[in-house]
Amino acid sequence: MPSFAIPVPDAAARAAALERLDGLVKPVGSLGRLEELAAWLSAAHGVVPPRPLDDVRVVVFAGDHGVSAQSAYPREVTAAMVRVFLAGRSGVTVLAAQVGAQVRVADIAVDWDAADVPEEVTAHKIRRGSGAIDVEDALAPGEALAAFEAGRAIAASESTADILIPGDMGIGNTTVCAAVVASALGLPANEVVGTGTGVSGEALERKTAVVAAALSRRPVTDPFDRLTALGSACLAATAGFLVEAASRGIPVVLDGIFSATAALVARDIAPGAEQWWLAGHRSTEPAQAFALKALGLTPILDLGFRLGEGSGAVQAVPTLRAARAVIAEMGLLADLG
Ligand SMILES: Cc1cc2ncn([C@H]3O[C@H](COP(=O)(O)O)[C@@H](O)[C@H]3O)c2cc1C
Ligand SMILES: O=C(O)c1cccnc1
Repeated sequence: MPSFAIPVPDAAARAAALERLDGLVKPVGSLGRLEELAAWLSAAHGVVPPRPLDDVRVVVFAGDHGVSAQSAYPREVTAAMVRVFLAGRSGVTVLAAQVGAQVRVADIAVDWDAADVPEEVTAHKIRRGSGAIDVEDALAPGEALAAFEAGRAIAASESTADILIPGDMGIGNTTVCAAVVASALGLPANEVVGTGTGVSGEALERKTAVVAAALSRRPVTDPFDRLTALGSACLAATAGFLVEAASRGIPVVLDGIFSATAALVARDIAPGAEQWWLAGHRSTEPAQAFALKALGLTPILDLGFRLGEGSGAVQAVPTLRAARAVIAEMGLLADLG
């Protein structure tokens, strides 16, 4: 397994931020979580106040999953949505436009004929779709590492961003995430499986049975083997993206179940990387809650989002900018005289 040197956020900048926050014209601690976020950003940027968060970029990792039958929507939606992202009409692109964030789509494993899709979208393609994890491995030997490296290269090419956000598009991906989180944390299928795009009743029971079958199919030996057995190419690429961002000290805002699952695997590959990540929002998926708890991350927002794409993380950006404004612009009690 490759190893990574993960830098540590600046403790002196954090201490200076906390001291300044206590001296602002307000009762100590009265801006709650915003104060914590201001200190976190100061430590991440190594300076008080932290830099303005002008350059926010979302990368949507798109790919198909062999368990797409466990979704409430057909597999073809993945490819169709890539076109919607490019047209700027998806949930995440509309929300991103509101906060001035850029959105880029990376086709890692979409199962389609991508002939008329721009080269920058398909440049990191690993394969088409992935194995049905209840009966076979998701990936062939070597593909998890290749996809991980593709994700690292994508983060490297976005390294001037102030904040990076991983997004996802892939019908069936909540089934894969449930399996990966259950495997990583030793949880039973019925505790991690959620409704995804909206399955209920017998369909939810089938989805749970698929995850249980995937978990008992064969043991996994390490995080890359977990991606190979139970994951997908875009999950591996997202994990690589997160590790590379952390190794460059670029703050990341995680989104819903997909990015939290990738983060759990990325942390197991590169311990300490989680210090560079914030949880943008709480999704309704139980696997996301388990993954964030294991990572020690508390969601910034709780708006009942269950979309993915990076949408919840994008929606947290105004809150981060507010945290930065407070520490940069509020007056000091000491100046009141
Ligand atoms: C139109 C549409 C747009 C989406 N955008 C994100 N997802 C989200 O839903 C999917 C995961 O849920 P499941 O595991 O139940 O398929 C992923 O594609 C995820 O990105 C969407 C799903 C649909 C249908
Ligand atoms: O919360 C999420 O991230 C989510 C939930 C359902 C489907 N896709 C994503």
